[in-house]
Amino acid sequence: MGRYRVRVATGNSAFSGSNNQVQLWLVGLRAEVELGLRLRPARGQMEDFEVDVSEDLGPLQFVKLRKIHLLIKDAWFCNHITVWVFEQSMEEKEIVFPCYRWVEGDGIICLPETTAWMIRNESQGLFQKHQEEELKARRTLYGWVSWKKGIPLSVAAASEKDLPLDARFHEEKKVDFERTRVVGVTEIALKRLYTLLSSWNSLEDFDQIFWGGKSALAKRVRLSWKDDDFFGYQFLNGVNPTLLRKSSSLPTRLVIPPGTEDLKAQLERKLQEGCLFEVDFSLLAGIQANVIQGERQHLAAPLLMLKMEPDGKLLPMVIQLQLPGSDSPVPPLFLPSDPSLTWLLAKAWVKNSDFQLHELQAHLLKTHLMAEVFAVATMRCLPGMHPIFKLLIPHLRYTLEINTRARTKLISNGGFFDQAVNTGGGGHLDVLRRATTCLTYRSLCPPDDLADRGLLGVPSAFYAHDAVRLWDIISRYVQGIVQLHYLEDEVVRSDPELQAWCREITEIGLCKAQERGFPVSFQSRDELCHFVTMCIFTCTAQHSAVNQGQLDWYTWVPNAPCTMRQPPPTTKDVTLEMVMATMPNVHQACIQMTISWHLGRFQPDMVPLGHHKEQYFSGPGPQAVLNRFQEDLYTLEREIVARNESLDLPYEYLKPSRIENSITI
Ligand SMILES: CC/C=C\C/C=C\C[C@@H](/C=C/C=C\C/C=C\CCCC(=O)O)OO
Ligand SMILES: [Fe+2]
Repeated sequence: MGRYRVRVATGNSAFSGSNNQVQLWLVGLRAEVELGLRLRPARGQMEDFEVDVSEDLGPLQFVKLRKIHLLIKDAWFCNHITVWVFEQSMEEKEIVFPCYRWVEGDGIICLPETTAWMIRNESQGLFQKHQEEELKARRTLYGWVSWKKGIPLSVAAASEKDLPLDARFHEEKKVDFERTRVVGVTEIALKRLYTLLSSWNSLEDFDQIFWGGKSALAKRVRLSWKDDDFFGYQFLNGVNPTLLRKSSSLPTRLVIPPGTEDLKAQLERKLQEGCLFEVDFSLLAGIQANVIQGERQHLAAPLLMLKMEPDGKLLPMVIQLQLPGSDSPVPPLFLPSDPSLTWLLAKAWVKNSDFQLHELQAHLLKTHLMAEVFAVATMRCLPGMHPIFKLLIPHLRYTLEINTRARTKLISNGGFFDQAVNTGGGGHLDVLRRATTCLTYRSLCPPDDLADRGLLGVPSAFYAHDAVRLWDIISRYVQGIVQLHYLEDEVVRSDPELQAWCREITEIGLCKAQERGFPVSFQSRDELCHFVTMCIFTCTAQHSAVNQGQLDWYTWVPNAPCTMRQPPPTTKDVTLEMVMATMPNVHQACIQMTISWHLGRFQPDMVPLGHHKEQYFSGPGPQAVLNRFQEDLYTLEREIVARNESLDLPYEYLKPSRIENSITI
C-alpha cells in the first residue's frame, strides 16, 4: 500500500500523441492494480498524476498499458513511464519503465523496469515469461528473407510500407526524404532541358550541370580532379578508404612489358623502401556490363600502383586496366608520362571501378546490409530488457527502412544502378555476391583491417588514424556497459538470448559466415565487447566514412564516373572525343549528381554519435559510462579540429559531431 506518482511521457515527433484513451496497471512482485485512469496522451507532453493504492504491490516490476479506441485507432508513441513510490518511512524511489515504441491496437503492452535484467533470476520467472512472449511477437514482426542468393539476408518487407511501425521513419524524416527525392527528380528534368541544345564535347561541359556544387570540397574536386596527388589522396581519405593496401610484393598480375624495365626497377625500389601501395579491382573481372537505353556499357578490372612520398602524398605510378589473359597476355600499362588525355582516361577508369566497389562493397554491403543483419537479429533474439538490446537499439534507428528503400529504388530492376551504372543490369548483384564471399570479421574491425592493409601509423592516413581512435572510444563505452551487467565470463557463456543472437547473425543473417571469422558464440566478455564494438562502429563511424563523401567526391562526375560508355583504351593515343564518348552522358551524369547529393547530404534530423535521447538504462552506473563516452568523443572532436587546421584538405568524415548515431541514409 502507498502513494504513487505516475508520469506518462509521449514522443515529440508528429502524430506521437493519441486521441485514444490509455489504461495503466502497476504490477508488483506481490500484486497488481489497475489505475482506473483514462488519459489522452499529448505529443511532447509529460503528464503526471498521483494515486493511492491500498494493496501491497511489493517491488514494482512492470507497468502494463493498453490504448482503448472507441471508433478510430490512433497510434501513440510512448517514450517512457516513470513511477515515484512514496512508502511509509521510506524516501521517495524513482522507477523507470522505458518504452520508445508505437502503441497500436488495443492489446496490453508490458514494460519491465530498467533494472529487470539484473534481478530476473529472483523474480519467480515473471520476467522470463514476459521475455518469451515479447520475443515470440517480435519474431512474427521481423522475419528474414533472402532478397538475392549469395548476399546477407534482409528483413522480410517488399517495401517500406510492409515494415513494422517501430522500424519506420518518423514523420519529419519521411517528409524530408520524400521532399529531397522530388527536388532531385525536378533538378534532373531542368538540367536535361537546359542541356538539350548545348554542346557536350569537352570536360568543361560538365559545368553546365554542376550547379554551384553542393559543398566547398566538391568545388575543389572540380578544380583539382586531374592532379595526380589529388587522385592518390582519395584512396587514403576520400569516400572509399577501404581498398588501399601496402604492397608486400609486386602483384603477380602486374606483367611488365618488354622495354619498361626501368618501371620495374622503380617499383622494386619503392617496395624495398616500404612505400609501395596498391589498389586491386580484380573483383570486377568478368562482371557483365550493363546495357543502358540500348547502349552497351563497359567495365574494367584495374590495378593501381602508388608510391608514398616523404611528405605524405600518395602518387600513382602505373595503371593496368585489365587482368592478363589469353587475348591480352601483356595488357598495356599506363603511366603518368603518357600523353595527358591518355593518362587522364586511365585514371578515370580506375575511379569508375572504385565507384562500383565503394558503393556496392564498402557502403551497401559492409555498412548498410551488415547493420540490417544486426537489426533483424537483435529484434528477433534480444528482449527489450536485455542490456545488449539497450546498448544497440539507438544505433539501429531507421536502418531497416533506408535499406528497404535501397532495394526498391537503387539496386532494383529499373533502379539507379540499371539506369546509370555500368555494373547495373545484374552485374551489381554479382559484385555483391563476390564481395560477400570475401567479407571477413577482421575487415570490419579497423585495428585488424588497417594492420592487414599496412595503414597503421601512416601520417597522411587520416581515415585510418581517426577510425582507430573511434574504435577505442566505442570499445571503452561497450566495455563499460558490459562490465556493469556481466560480472564474469561465465555470465556471458550462460546467457541464452545473447548466444542465440550471435548464432542468428553469423549462421542465419550472414549465411554461415563462421568460415570468414565471424563468431558462433561468445566465450568471454572480451569476445562480446569486440563484436558489439564492431556492430556500433559499423553502424556509425564506418557508415559516416563511406557515405558522407558522396556529396564531396561524386557530384563532379568526371572525378568518379558512374558508368563508362566505351571500352577501356588499349593504346596510348587517346583523343578528347574518346574521353567524352566514354564518360557518362548528360542524363547519366545528372542522375549521379542527384543521387550523390540525396545520399551524401547532411540529414536534418541526424542524432550525433552517443547523443541519443532515449534512456533505456537508468541508474548512476550506465549514465557514468555514457557521460565518459560523450567526453571521449568531444576530446577526439577537438583533436580532429586542431589537426585539420593545418591541412590543405581537412578530413572531416570521422569528426564525432558529423557521425550519425545509426544508418539512416
Ligand atoms: C549511389 C548509391 C549506390 C549504392 C547504394 C549504397 C548504399 C545504400 C544507400 C541507401 C539508399 C537508400 C535509398 C535511396 C532511395 C532513393 C534515392 C532517390 C532515387 C529515387 O527516389 O528514385 O546509402 O546511402
Ligand atoms: Fe548510406
